[in-house]
Amino acid sequence: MTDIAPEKIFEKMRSETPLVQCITNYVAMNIAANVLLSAGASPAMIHAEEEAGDFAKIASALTINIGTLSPQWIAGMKAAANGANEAGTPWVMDPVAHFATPYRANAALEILNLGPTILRGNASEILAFSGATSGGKGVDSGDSVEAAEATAKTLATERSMVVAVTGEKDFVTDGKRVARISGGSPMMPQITAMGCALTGLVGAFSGVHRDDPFEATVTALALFGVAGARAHKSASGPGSFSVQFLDQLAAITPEDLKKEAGIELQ
Ligand SMILES: Nc1ncnc2c1ncn2[C@@H]1O[C@H](COP(=O)(O)OP(=O)(O)O)[C@@H](O)[C@H]1O
Ligand SMILES: Cc1ncsc1CCOP(=O)(O)O
Ligand SMILES: [Mg+2]
Repeated sequence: MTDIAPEKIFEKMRSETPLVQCITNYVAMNIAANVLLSAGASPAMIHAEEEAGDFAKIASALTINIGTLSPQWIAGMKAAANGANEAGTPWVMDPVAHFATPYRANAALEILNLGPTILRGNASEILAFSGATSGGKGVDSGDSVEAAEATAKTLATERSMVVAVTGEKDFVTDGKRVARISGGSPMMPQITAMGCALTGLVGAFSGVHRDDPFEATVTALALFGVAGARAHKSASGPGSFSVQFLDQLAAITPEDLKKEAGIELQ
């Protein structure tokens, strides 16, 4: 791939309003749903084991975020992933703080072994999959994106999935192609669940651009970057940033994305 047309993928996402099943944590549910609605997708927070697999079969995409775990949640996540795999629904995994406890690490590995289409995490989360000690502090990253790039490439190649490492400048790979996405704001890590909401948005794009989850992921990250950079200009702190960010997500047009996206392909 020498080029990418994020504006076309964005236009398609807005016109199709994909139904995105989000299994996410208690902290993220509201912001993730609002991010999806502002961007033009249709979120549904469906996680009970009894229905998660059936819903994954009718959804455009599924996202699984392990932020607030308990045995019931894990059962729902596995049922959803199995349903998605059966129906060919793309799904995104967000391994929140999986390195922090053995319980969490084991659950993350079991879900990873079900074969997500895309893995999206912060640098410490991706790095920790190599077995290296990460500098992460709970859900917050303590490592640079660069430090996790090699692990991302290995994971992408060995598991045939797209891996996105987010931070100051995001990194995306499918093992062959590489993209770096700039934009955003240093205020973003000061607002809880921004990464979780981004995982939902990656789901939305992967649901409408099924032939190329790498391009879908790059487009989602680029849109987040543009909305973050725009919100930064008018925000006076994390509180007003959150509000501005949603407004910007809704205001950005495909043409704006084409002009302002900070995508470098390699
Ligand atoms: N220092 C930064 N400057 C600009 N954007 C950032 C910065 N840190 C994080 N982001 C952006 O915030 C979003 C969430 O990423 P991240 O903070 O890595 O995830 P998480 O919330 O899961 O830890 C991404 O869009 C990322 O590009
Ligand atoms: C604070 C917190 N605790 C458990 S999940 C969660 C939200 C994490 O959000 P993000 O990974 O987007 O920073
Ligand atoms: Mg996170």
